[in-house]
Amino acid sequence: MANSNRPTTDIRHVYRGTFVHSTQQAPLQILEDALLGVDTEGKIAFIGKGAELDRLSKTFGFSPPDITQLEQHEFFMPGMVDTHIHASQYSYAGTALDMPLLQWLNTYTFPVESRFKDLGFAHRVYTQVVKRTLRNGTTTACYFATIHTDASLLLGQIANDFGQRALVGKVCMDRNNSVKHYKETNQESQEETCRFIAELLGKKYPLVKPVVTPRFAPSCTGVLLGQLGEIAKNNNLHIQSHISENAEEVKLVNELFPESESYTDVYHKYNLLTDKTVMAHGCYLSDEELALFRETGASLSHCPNSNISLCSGVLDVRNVLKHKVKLGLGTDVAGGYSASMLDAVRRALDSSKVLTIQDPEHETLSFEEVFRLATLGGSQALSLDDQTGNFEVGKDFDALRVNVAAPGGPIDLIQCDGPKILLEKFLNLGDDRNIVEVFVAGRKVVPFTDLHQIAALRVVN
Ligand SMILES: Nc1nc2[nH]cnc2c(=O)[nH]1
Ligand SMILES: [Zn+2]
Repeated sequence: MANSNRPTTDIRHVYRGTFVHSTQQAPLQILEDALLGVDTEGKIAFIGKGAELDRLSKTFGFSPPDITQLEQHEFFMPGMVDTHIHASQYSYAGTALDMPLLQWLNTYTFPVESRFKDLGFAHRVYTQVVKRTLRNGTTTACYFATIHTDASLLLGQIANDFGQRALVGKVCMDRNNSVKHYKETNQESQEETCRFIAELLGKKYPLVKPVVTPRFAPSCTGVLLGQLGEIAKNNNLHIQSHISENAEEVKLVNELFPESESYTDVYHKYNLLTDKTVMAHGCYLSDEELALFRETGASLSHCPNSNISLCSGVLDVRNVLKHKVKLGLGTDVAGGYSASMLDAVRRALDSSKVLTIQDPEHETLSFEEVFRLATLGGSQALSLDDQTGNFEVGKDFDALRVNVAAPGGPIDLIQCDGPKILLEKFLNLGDDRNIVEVFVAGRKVVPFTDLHQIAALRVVN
């Protein structure tokens, strides 16, 4: 288990205790009394057994008193990856869930998103959503902002200030017949996307990157989709959008793009399906469409709270996994009412059980499998698994220190349970009171420090 290569950088921290994570081979691997070292760049330098302390301390040059020992009922797990969240919809999360998708967009979403022209409003909402998600264990978030370039750049700045790993998308839409003031011309969308990318990359934030973001096919002309495919290709960028979320939407796409064989084919035609693409939902994808996802390396974000809240559909995750399509979980705030990835875990399990109720032959997802989706699966879906997702040597230390018995927390421990039961309890019953520390790239980002608060108060520009 220990890595015996000679270290290239100095060790900054060593932790000892229980570590739980997923690997390609196993949805849950439990390492009890393990030692994990983080180097000065925030990367995992070694992970070994407590019994190997002498050898590891000599090899990596740390002394035993420097070790941080976890308490009883504590463990480290990888930080969670929210593969799909609308930062701009956070202000009305928990409300407005009384309509299906297309009416919901026109009635609630577009009027709220159009307010992000106001940078003061954007600053308030974006600060709150970054803080809330970090506190709840989202170390990586793939964000939709709005069509406004400067507010989208501000979201990137705030994620950077608080130390969250993030993909940030300025939304593109040159078609909107319902809320006419909330759209761009084709030229604006293209030019502002290029400005957004250039300015965000120019900031050289170590953990924040731009993602090309056509809202979804009904909001974009074919011309714009083609231009965005080109921009992503020329700059080797991530791409995100929505696909096959709701039956009415699928029908609309067939009408708007009659030359395409399927919804997936629309995006494929415009070079928007790559191994750096993540598409939210996919409830109504055919097996042929899933095969195209697999072929292109594009991934899906499963957003079960949103799918239920907007009565959109139920994704058959087992079928997606059978097709070997990369898959992560998303909160899809505010179609999903909770910004917590723990909620996404629970709703994913519930949705899988609903499928089993409907068809007893359906193989229900286990909590271990859903744990993997929330961590390693998400990092793979975002093609960030070389950097985050589990505790492999060489990856960044993105981690949650969980205390299942946190004082004043939501969990009562009655008997002496092992780490697997503790993880299951945390996933089903836990909340931010159990997440006592959050690390991103080795840096402690929760609890917030004064530095974070000062950054948050920074005047825009
Ligand atoms: N859930 C959801 N689906 C969408 N499809 C297009 N835009 C949206 C959005 O904002 N939320
Ligand atoms: Zn969405």
